[in-house]
Amino acid sequence: MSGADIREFSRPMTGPALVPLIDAIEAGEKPVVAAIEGMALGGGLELALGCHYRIAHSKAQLGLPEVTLGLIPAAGGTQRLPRLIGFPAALDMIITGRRVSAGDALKLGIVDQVTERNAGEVAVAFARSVVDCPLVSRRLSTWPPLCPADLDNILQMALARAWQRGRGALAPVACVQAVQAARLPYSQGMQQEQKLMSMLFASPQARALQYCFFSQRAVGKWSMPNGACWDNSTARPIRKAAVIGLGTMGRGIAVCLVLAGIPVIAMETDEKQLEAARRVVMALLEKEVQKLAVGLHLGLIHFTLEQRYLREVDLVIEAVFEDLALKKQLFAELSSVCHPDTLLCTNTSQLDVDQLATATSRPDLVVGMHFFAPANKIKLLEVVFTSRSSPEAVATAMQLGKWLGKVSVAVANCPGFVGNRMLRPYVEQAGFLLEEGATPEQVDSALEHFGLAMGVFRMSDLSGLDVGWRVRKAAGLTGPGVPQGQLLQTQQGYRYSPLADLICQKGRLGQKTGCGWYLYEGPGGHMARPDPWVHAFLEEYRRVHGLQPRSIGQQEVLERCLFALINEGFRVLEDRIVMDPVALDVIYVLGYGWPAHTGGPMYYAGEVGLPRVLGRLEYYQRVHPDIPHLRPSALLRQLVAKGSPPIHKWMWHIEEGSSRL
Ligand SMILES: CCCCCC/C=C/CC(=O)SCCNC(=O)CCNC(=O)[C@H](O)C(C)(C)COP(=O)(O)OP(=O)(O)OC[C@H]1O[C@@H](n2cnc3c(N)ncnc32)[C@H](O)[C@@H]1OP(=O)(O)O
Repeated sequence: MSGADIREFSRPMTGPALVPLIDAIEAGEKPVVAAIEGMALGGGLELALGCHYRIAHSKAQLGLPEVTLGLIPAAGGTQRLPRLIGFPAALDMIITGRRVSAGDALKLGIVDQVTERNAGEVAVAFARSVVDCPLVSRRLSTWPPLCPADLDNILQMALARAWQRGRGALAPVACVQAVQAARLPYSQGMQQEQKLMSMLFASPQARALQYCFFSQRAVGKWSMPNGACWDNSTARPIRKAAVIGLGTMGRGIAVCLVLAGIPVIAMETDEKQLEAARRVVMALLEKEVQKLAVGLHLGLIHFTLEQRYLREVDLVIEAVFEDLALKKQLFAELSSVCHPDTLLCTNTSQLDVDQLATATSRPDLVVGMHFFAPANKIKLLEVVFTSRSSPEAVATAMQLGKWLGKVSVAVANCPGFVGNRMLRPYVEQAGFLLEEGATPEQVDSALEHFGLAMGVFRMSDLSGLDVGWRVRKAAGLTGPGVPQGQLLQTQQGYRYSPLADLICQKGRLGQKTGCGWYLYEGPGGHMARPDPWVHAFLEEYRRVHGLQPRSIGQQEVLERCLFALINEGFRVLEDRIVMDPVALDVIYVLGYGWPAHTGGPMYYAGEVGLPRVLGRLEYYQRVHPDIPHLRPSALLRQLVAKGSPPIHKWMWHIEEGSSRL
């Protein structure tokens, strides 16, 4: 049972109340044995906890995921679980919402028996065997709480961790407060649990998180502007795949494929890189085997320098150096080496997938599969289709992403696809704010206080400032042939900030060089500290360019950065790069650290109010007429003019025929 029907949360609850039902089962004189066959989640597990015994199938999974929906377990889970397995283990399960396997549940003491047989049949036999046993000791709510001597410290640490990791989310904190009440007698603890649940149940954060839940499933029902979609396109079986280019991304992708049980040809052109990759990939797989406690056939992966092995694969994922000429050459080679039906996929994060398709004799079988670093951890996958990609190729890439445990989002080919396209105005505004008087830490602090996992400058230092520098050079925005350091640089007619280029020219590439926008303990360091050199550099830049620095508040940072990003999201919708705004929210929550408890950038825009987003963009555009990204999009204007319809109706208002594909 996967718990309550989340769709019911937005309408009056029907049916018997769960709490008195569970309490009645527990208080009954007849032994009740829970048989857990598949999932016991949320209310499902809470019901099982009210039973006197629990039998689980070996493949069952158990958990209290309410926190992921902005709630807390509200049918006694926060009171019974700590009594059964202790405060530390209960806090971990309830604050994270993670599922545990039947085996782990047995070790924790959540279940009494695990079986390979039908759990229902085993439970009936078990019930017969205990029919004369007294039930007094089986009623968890009557158990005294297992309070360790350092419980205060445990709870304080859990609360601190919930605040820090939650990044403004209320539910994790409420989870700790509810579990804390398990020190009280059951009835008093239940009052606290109900009070906290009532506070959360109708909260905007709970609505936003439940929107995220359904959005991440809705994107699986993908569609393309030409009418192809998830239920009229057939995916091909992938019996064997290849990953070409075993740098950081290629290694992560290879690990994903092996963990999904797909045989992999892992290919490099350089012997040393191949050996280094072999060591890293095998170590990652060994670690996953231990963590997942699953049998894994490490022989699924074959490392090679030879292209001849590519002939037998159904799909290739290229992850070589981010250079268009190099990728085009490789795709041309693959076109002749691989079987005519082999799908050719690229992991590029920015480059034009259409040009790669043109380099082959099979453009219909070329799609982008844009993984996010670390590829074996981040759940997001952008599947990029061109106007020539066949529905079958898109369906296959989307299905493969699901097999890899990813949330696949189908997006049309355009510069930066969706995530990086929306990121550009966001990063651009941050650079302008530095010119106007802010410091990197002031901008990052505002963004992280909003709930982003990492501010824009800490993120740039992490990924390496040379990544963006290479993209700007390729776009002709900077480089040897472009005049540097002019007053308020303009490039291609618009305001352009050369600050990032100047930082890179000083060899400050971020964590990898020990300094970038911040100072680190050394090359490869992670502890970002404000850097006096950067402050002096900014002051000198403003002086040379006659820029009068001003104090810039958090609100302006958020509006300039986030509303510019949201505005680009509306342009993405206008261009029909995606067919549903929820796709943008899924991409930003899963791939860019946008706080899920605000729903995602487009959902957040609706919560802030589209008229306010429009008004603020119009204001900033008046102040900065030389920044086109601040010019409100036509769709945003249209939606405001139509009275700000709800997000699921936005696409109704896009003029027909505006599709780019
Ligand atoms: C004031 C007091 C009020 C108290 C009442 C509140 C009580 C709360 C306690 C709870 O029980 S809260 C709910 C707890 N349960 C969950 O959070 C489980 C959510 N579901 C999942 O984690 C997964 O679906 C799964 C169960 C692990 C299965 O995953 P799988 O990948 O196999 O399938 P999905 O694609 O995720 O789902 C398939 C399909 O089913 C829909 N769905 C799944 N779970 C729910 C649910 N709990 N409520 C409504 N719908 C659910 C999902 O949306 C998919 O639908 P689609 O139309 O096919 O896309």
